[in-house]
Amino acid sequence: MPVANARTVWREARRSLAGRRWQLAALAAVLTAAAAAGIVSPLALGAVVDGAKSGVTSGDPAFVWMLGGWMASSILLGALLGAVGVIGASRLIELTLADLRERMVDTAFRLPQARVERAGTGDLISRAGDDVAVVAEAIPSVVPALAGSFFTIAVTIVGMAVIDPWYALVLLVVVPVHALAVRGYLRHAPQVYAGERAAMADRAQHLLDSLRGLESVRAYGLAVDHIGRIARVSWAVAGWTMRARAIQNVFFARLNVAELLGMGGLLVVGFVLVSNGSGSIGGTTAAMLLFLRLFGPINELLFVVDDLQSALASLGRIVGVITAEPRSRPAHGVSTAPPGTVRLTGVTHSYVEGHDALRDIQLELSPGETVAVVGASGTGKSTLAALVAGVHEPVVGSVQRKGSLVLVTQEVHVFDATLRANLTLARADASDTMVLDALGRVGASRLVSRLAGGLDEPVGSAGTPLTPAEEQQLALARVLLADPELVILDEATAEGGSRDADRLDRAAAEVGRGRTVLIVAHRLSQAATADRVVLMHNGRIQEQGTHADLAAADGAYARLWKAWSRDPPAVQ
Ligand SMILES: Nc1ncnc2c1ncn2[C@@H]1O[C@H](COP(=O)(O)OP(=O)(O)OP(=O)(O)O)[C@@H](O)[C@H]1O
Repeated sequence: MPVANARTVWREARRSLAGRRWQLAALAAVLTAAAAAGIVSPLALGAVVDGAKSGVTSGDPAFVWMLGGWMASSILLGALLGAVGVIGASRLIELTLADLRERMVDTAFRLPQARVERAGTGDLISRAGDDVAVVAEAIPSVVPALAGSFFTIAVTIVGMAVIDPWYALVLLVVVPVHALAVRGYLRHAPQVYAGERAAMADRAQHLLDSLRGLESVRAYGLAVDHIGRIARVSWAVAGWTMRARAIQNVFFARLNVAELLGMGGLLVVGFVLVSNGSGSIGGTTAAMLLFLRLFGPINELLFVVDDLQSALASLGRIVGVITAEPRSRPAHGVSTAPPGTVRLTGVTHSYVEGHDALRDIQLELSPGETVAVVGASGTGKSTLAALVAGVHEPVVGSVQRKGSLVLVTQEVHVFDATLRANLTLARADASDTMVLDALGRVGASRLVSRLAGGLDEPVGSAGTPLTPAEEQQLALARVLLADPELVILDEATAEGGSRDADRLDRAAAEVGRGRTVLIVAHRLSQAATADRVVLMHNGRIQEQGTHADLAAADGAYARLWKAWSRDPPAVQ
């Protein structure tokens, strides 16, 4: 899975920010005003010092009161505007991040399965989990620092230049020292943070592998080996983290040197200016106070460079998914064909090099046609279904589809939610009447009465368990609600068991009415009712035609059919 560079992250963030330009401009105005309010106090204190020296303050208490009033109101105003600015900036950044996250999930769902498998599902989980968490954690520290510091630094430099350009010059001399410290840090930190993130992803992948295969690990006594592997990858994470901390410590030491130089420089300049009479003690005091005031924002900014780097490394991984090439949409060639048309041309597919699961498949499905795919185990039926569904891209040839499609496999996922939510996920605006009608049409009316809460009953692993047949009915009812033009049923009714098999077959037939159906047939009775039968052998189409024609001919299908008719439960 790719990792986006800073330019791409910036481009995608700007895309997510598009349409919020006015909010950005208003935010900049508020933050500039907040920063400007902040320089009133140092300037007023400088005036107090000069006033005390010249005796104005003792002779005119109203002057001191007036300065005090200015200071108090500027502090209050600055705090208010600062709070508004930080809240506004946090909101804007959270919205941008939410948009990026949604786009990441959207792209992740459209990525070819093979690509996700190649990258390791741990990588994707780590990006959607660890990286999103890193960015979310960084926001509370990064946003106020970024929002406040930039404007405070800019306004303070202007304020210092107003007192005396020499003070501003000292600041400008210190800035390169800071800049060098930051540059040195940025040169090494991103790789270290990226390494840390990658090591975390590797650890997540190893943990996931071991947990998923827990039973095999136990059965084969592999626990020690797996614990060793996890310890190794965990130490790799620890190693990267220690490198990151070492880089930070060097960085902070350099920042301290920059502060020392700045403070010393201002004192020297102030001393010279006051000595030669071109500056006042009050002016030097104000300049020193302004500089001291800067420590907070500058350090805050530099401290969060750390969090910022870490967040940017994570953002690069999030945006990397967004910019990953999604599955190409097979539209060409059938764009003028009616919805429900499927065309496979010269399709060859292999999971492992040198071993073709499918070879040179030519197949066309017309709208409304039901095609049953039969054949021995491992002959490529599921691969054919997966290619038509777009789960995999063919290695050679093209798969073209027109219209919407739903794939139903044997593995039905029941979400931890109500029965209604498990059905309306196929169609968000479905009314209860539509949901009940769909359940009725797949023969699952009894399911609603069986569950105490009816449609409101929680199902899934934390709720009331459903039988395998009920899960299949749920999947078929979802198809009715989604109302696609093309349905692919990959052994979708295989779980039923003999008692439920007929009911599920009838439900599958009901779901297929008026749609194009590709069914990987588990029982030859399903093939017998299809419009066309495709018999697979060693990844190729061995025979195809209507059931009646194939059964009457003296071919492989006829032999299968005869064997099955003699002993119906024995399938293929
Ligand atoms: N994810 C995979 N990785 C590697 N090889 C695979 C994968 N899926 C299927 N195969 C191989 O591809 C070939 C075709 O498998 P496929 O599952 O399409 O056959 P099938 O006819 O549907 O079998 P069954 O009826 O047992 O489901 C088999 O040799 C199988 O081992």
